Amino acid sequence: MILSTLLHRNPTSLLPPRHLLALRSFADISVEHGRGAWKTYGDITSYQPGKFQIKTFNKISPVGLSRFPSGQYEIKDGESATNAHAILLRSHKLQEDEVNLTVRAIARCGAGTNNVPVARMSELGIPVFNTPGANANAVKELVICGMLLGSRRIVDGINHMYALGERGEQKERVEKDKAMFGGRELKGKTLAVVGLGHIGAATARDAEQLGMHVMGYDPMLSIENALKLPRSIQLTSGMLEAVKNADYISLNIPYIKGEGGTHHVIGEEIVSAMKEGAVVLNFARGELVDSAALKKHLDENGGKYVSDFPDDLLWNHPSAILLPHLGASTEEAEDAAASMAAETIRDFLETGTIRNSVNFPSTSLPNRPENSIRFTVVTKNVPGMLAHISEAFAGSNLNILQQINQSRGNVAYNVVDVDTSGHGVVDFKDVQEKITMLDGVLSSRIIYGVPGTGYAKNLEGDYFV
Ligand SMILES: NC(=O)C1=CN([C@@H]2O[C@H](COP(=O)(O)OP(=O)(O)OC[C@H]3O[C@@H](n4cnc5c(N)ncnc54)[C@H](O)[C@@H]3O)[C@@H](O)[C@H]2O)C=CC1
Ligand SMILES: O=C(O)C(=O)COP(=O)(O)O
Repeated sequence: MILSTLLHRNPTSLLPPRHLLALRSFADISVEHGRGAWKTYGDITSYQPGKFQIKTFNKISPVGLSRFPSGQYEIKDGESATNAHAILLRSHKLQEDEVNLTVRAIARCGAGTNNVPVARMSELGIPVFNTPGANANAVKELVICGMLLGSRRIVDGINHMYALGERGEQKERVEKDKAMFGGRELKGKTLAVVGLGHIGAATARDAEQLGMHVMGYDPMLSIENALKLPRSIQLTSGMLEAVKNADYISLNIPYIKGEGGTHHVIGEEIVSAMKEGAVVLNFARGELVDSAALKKHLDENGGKYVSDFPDDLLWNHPSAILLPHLGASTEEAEDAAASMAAETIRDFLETGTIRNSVNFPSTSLPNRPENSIRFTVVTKNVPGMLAHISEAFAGSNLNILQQINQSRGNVAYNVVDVDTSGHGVVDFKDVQEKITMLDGVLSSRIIYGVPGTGYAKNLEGDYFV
């Protein structure tokens, strides 16, 4: 019956004949929880029993991917991974139709998750992870570089040397022409850091070492990051106060759409308060800056805009220095971000642990006791869910050994270890279906050591395993 429901959703008429064959032979296998293979209904032809399939987008560091043991994981790129259990990506703008029904988790190898439809993933019960701090040093170094690029006319000087070289005049003119490219020093100047997270705090620290006076603004400053700030930093309670006397302004905040978000936070009000000649460093996201307002400021008051994001208005402005999105493109950052993402996904798939999620609550239980099976259940964050889940176990005469329930926003996450003594697999299969089909439950998993198996979803009243 389950198979026919799924065939209904995945019409076989869409599959070429050889796929039909594979489907038929697979359907002949008698499958039950805890015994051998588990049914899966992505593209049956790309399903490898006994393995988790990881779908990747973008260039993901092989060092990170090597954290997935090949005996339990297969890695496939976007197009070919039609049966994915998890997605690993960088800046790829993820569309909902790229998230197969089989997907249990998504990890962004990096910081910003504005390229992932996070709110929709929460509705679907899918945790989205990122890798806090893994690429922060790379970005911080480029911000420091950006301050120098905005101070010393390095780019103009390089272009000039090319032009001289082409005319064979470089030796004759190199000393005379240097007067055209004078600059200023960072020492003694004021840097305003907007957003004192992993990148902002590190930038503030290094700027102090360079002899700069540092102002900082972050209304949600964490204790962890506060401890990393330089002693001399002057914190402000508003962005305007931080930027108005600054010679350099570094944006290190996430891009968040919608009301209360950060779209165009650097708009008319902030820009018109900026000092003449101020250098704006945007290694965060292009959408944070209102380019029209900034262009007006650059035209009238000088200064520079240095960024690693494209800009339709400023891309050829004489005061803009725009680079490809290179902030995190170092070997070290790519390795660290992909490794952290891989470990986070493994932990989630193999034990149900949640850390570094941007939409799910941090959750971990001690190791599963002997003779137990682990259930994880994702529900809407509404009253009574925990009681209904516990009742379902009690109703099947299953004893809970340990459990945890955490919530965040609209989602609640439960991890429950259940005693297996004296029970057969059918008990677990039945209770999973009962729990998954409770009103308010989004998905469930049974984690018992067989990769790729044990997942079920409540698709608005349809049971999907
Ligand atoms: N250019 C590149 O290649 C990269 C860009 N990024 C961008 O940089 C951003 C920051 O990265 P991390 O420092 O690693 O993140 P993080 O999460 O450690 O820090 C962000 C900080 O911004 C603060 N914040 C949020 N909204 C704010 C607001 N309106 N005003 C002031 N502070 C605010 C938060 O409280 C937090 O402390 C990312 O969200 C991403 O957009 C990150 C990595 C690479
Ligand atoms: O981590 C981030 O937020 C970044 O912007 C880095 O992007 P990337 O992984 O280099 O495409």
